[in-house]
Amino acid sequence: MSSSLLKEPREIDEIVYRFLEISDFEKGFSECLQQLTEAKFTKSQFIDRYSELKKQPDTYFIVVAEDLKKKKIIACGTLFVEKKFIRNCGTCGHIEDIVVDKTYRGKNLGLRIIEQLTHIGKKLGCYKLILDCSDSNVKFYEKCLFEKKGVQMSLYLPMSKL
Ligand SMILES: CC(=O)SCCNC(=O)CCNC(=O)[C@H](O)C(C)(C)COP(=O)(O)OP(=O)(O)OC[C@H]1O[C@@H](n2cnc3c(N)ncnc32)[C@H](O)[C@@H]1OP(=O)(O)O
Repeated sequence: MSSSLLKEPREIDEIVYRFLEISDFEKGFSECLQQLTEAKFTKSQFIDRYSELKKQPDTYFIVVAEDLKKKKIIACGTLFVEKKFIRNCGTCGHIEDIVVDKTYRGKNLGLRIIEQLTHIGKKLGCYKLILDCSDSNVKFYEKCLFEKKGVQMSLYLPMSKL
C-alpha cells in the first residue's frame, strides 16, 4: 500500500494520517476499535490478520490517525474494495469500522479519516462508496457528503467453522 494514495496534508496538529502498521498493536489499535464494538485480540491474532490483509494490498485499506506526541492510535477506518461484474466490471468501495477515540471526538478526526478513505476510493476508480450506520451517525456522514439511500439489513450467523 503506497502512501501516495493518501491525501495531503497527512499531518495536521501533530496527528498523522497513515496506513495501519504492524507496530500499531502496541500503540493501542485494539483499544481504539473497542470504542466501536467488541475488538479484543491478542498480538498473535493481530499479526496473523495483518499479514493476511497485506497479501491483498488492492482490497483492504486501513487508515489510522496517530497522536505523535503520545504515540497512540486515536482514530481509524477501513475501505474495502469490491470488484464487481456489474457497472462495466466496476469497483465499489465499502467504508467500515470508523471510530475516533472518545477524548478526541468533535475535532474533525472522523471527517479526516473519511476524507482519506474517499480519496483512496477516487484514486482507485471506485464508482461509489457505501456504508451502514446507525441513525445517530447519519448527520456525521452527511457532513462527509454521503447521502441516505436504501435500508440496512443484517443476518447474524452462528460462528461455526464449516
Ligand atoms: C461505517 C461505520 O463504521 S459506522 C460507525 C461509526 N462509529 C461509531 O459510531 C463509533 C463512535 N463514534 C465515533 O467514533 C465518532 O463520534 C464518529 C466517528 C461518529 C465521528 O467522529 P468525530 O471525529 O467526533 O466527528 P468530526 O469531528 O469529524 O465531525 C464532523 C462533523 O460532523 C458532525 N458530527 C459528528 N458526529 C455527529 C453526530 N453523531 N451527530 C451529528 N453531527 C455529528 C460534527 O459536529 C462536525 O460538524 P461541523 O463540521 O459542522 O462541526
